[in-house]
Formats: sequence, C-alpha cells, structure tokens
Amino acid sequence: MAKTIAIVNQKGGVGKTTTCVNLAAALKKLGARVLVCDFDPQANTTSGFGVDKVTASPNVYDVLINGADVNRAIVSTEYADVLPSNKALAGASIEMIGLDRREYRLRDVLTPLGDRYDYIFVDCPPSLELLTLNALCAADTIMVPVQCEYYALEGLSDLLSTVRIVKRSLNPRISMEGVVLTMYDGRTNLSLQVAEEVKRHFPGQVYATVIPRNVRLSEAPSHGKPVMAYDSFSRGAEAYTALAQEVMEQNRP
Ligand SMILES: Nc1ncnc2c1ncn2[C@@H]1O[C@H](COP(=O)(O)OP(=O)(O)OP(=O)(O)O)[C@@H](O)[C@H]1O
Ligand SMILES: [Mg+2]
Repeated sequence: MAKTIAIVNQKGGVGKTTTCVNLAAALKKLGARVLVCDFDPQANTTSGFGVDKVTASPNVYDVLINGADVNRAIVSTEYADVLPSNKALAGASIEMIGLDRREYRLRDVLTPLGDRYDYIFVDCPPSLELLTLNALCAADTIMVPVQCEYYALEGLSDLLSTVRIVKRSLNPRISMEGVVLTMYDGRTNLSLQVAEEVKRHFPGQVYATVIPRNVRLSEAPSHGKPVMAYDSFSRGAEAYTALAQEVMEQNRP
C-alpha cells in the first residue's frame, strides 16, 4: 500500500517543489514505484518533470472538480509518474466549498491508486487553505522542507497547529515523516545556527541528510529534468539520493 507524503510549508520558496521532484526521482531510481501529485496551481512540479503544464489534460483540477478519470490524467515519465497541475487549480478552493466531502476530494482520488505505488508525494502550494487541507487529509505523513535562512521557523507553529487540528478532526492517522533542511550553505554561520535551532525544535525528526545550496538544483527545472538526470555528479543530485536512501531506510517494513 502506498505511503502518501504531503510536502508542506506555507512559506513560499523554501524548497518544497525542488524536494518533491528530486526526492521522487531519486526514490524511483532506487527501485520504488512513485507517483507525484502536483497540487500547486503554479505547476512547477509538473514542468520540473518535463510535462507541459499548459496542455496537460485532463489534469488534477479536472480530476478533483470535474470527475475526470485519474488514470487518464497520470503521465508516466522516465523519472516518476506525474499527476499534472494547471493554473485552473487556483479556483478549486472556492469551487470545492460547495462540493460533498470537500476536505476529502484528493484522498478520494488517490486512495484507489494505493496498490500501484510505494510512495505518493503531494506538492503543496504555499498556503494553508483548502488545497493544503485536502493534501493533509489525503496524507499519511508530512514532510517539511525548512530553508536555512533567517525566520526559518516562522510560521511552522501555525503549520503544526493546523496539522494537530486535522489529526483531531479529519485525519487521525497523519504524522510527521521528517524535516528537511534545504539550501544549506556550510560556509555561513547562519546556516549552521538555523540547522541547530531546527534540530532543537524537532528533536529526532530532522533528516541527517542536508540539502546544500547548489546551482544545478535551480537549473535543472528549466531543462524539464530532475537534477540526477541533468547532472548526476552534482552535489544536489548526491544529496537527494542520500535523502531518498534515508527515507527508504525509515520506511523499511
Ligand atoms: N538547494 C537548492 N539550491 C539552490 N537553489 C534551490 C535549492 N532549492 C531550491 N532552490 C531554488 O529556490 C527557488 C524556490 O524553490 P522551490 O520552488 O523548490 O520552493 P517552493 O517551496 O516549492 O516554492 P513555492 O512556495 O513557491 O511553491 C527555486 O528557484 C529553486 O530552483
Ligand atoms: Mg513549489
């Protein structure tokens, strides 16, 4: 049965999409069956896998709102299977308000896919509204990328209290998969201090693998490839491969 992992942090630009694309591709390379659900109207995960976010149809919006068949929407790429997003998804939060089981729309879409995958990743938008709430209701666990920058911890208490409310009322099984430190720069004291502070805040929940700031990671999406296909010897590729090994180890039955 697939483990569904929502990649969340309502703060923008912390490395959610970069982690989603590259961790998923690294896990597939290690032999796992992986689906990535792009749940952000920006659709950067979709294009990060080389799937055209403008023409991909049906996409996650059509599946969520119009009842399109999810099997027709999934695009198999050599790096992972992708459920593409589209800017139309931006309207979904409002449209879902009037629908049945509005918090569980995504869960109802993903549950039937459970026996085809080992991991289903959901890349969330930078907010805590109804799209993210749907991701939290569909997820077994959350993975939280934290950028090694000033104010790294800002907003995380809001995220955790949202998760607590979801656990109490909508999805009792949700738990923490892990916290990933991103854009780490070992030459600065700041990165070091932030890493220490995050570890104090989340004892035992921060991955040993730290993702360095690496220009290859920021270049790869413009080529429509995960970093290991773009430059397999880069530090970014090595780091996400190590993170994938850690995730696999943690999930060994
Ligand atoms: N380790 C890294 N090294 C260098 N650049 C990075 C790294 N991680 C992410 N970036 C770059 O930082 C920017 C933000 O990253 P990303 O899109 O993954 O964040 P996000 O949390 O998904 O953002 P949003 O909240 O807008 O969805 C991107 O331009 C990305 O290429
Ligand atoms: Mg993103």
